[in-house]
Amino acid sequence: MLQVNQLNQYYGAAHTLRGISLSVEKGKCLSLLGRNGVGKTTLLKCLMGVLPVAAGNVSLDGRDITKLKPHQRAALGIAYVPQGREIFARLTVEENLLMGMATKSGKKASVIKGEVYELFPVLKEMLHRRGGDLSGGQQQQLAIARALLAEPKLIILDEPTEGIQPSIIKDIGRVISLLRERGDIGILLCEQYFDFARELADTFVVLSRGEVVASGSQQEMDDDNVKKHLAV
Ligand SMILES: Nc1ncnc2c1ncn2[C@@H]1O[C@H](COP(=O)(O)OP(=O)(O)OP(=O)(O)O)[C@@H](O)[C@H]1O
Repeated sequence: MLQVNQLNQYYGAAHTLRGISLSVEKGKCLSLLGRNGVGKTTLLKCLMGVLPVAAGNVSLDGRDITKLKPHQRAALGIAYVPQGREIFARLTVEENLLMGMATKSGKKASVIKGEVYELFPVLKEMLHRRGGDLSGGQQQQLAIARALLAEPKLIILDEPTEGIQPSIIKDIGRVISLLRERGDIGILLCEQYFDFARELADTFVVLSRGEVVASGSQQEMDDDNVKKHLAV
């Protein structure tokens, strides 16, 4: 579904991404691992079209999207949950969710809403609370829920466990597992939390200094080698 081929990106003279290739399949989770500053967020921004690429290409379901703008990629079915969540703090939970459904209407909207409330029951209880008053973990759930309401083909999650309490990390892991089991969505999970990323991965890619230093199926993962690339 998502193919990335020989992607290169620069911040000024700094060569931040060096020949990155990877693919995410429908119904599968790719875990993208690497310590702070190796270029994970930069790569995700390039995939979403927030940053331009210097060379290489990105395609979705065989269509070259390298030059498309973020809103065009969103319309084609890519949803991005950025690091730090970026929910609307002054809007209620319900209003935040409505933002995710801007393109849906009527019956369809209520069906999708029902599915998302099933995945995140806590949000249903907090519909009228302001986003900014939720805990960090609840905000992360809200950001993922909002992304899912757009019914994406591919969801990109940038470090969803960062700064989140263990019980909510478990809830988020359960949701990602359920999405995998559903089989109709590709998941690109960017993480530094090894156990979480390993458990959910069908495939993995490890970045170090802007380059892919290890990749393969979950069964092929050499835990010690990957952890070495995550240790500070
Ligand atoms: N806007 C920018 N201008 C210049 N350099 C940047 C910019 N954003 C990031 N960088 C640099 O690019 C490199 C990769 O950063 P990036 O944020 O992609 O890393 P990361 O792996 O996502 O780390 P983190 O988990 O801390 O976000 C880092 O050296 C960072 O300092």
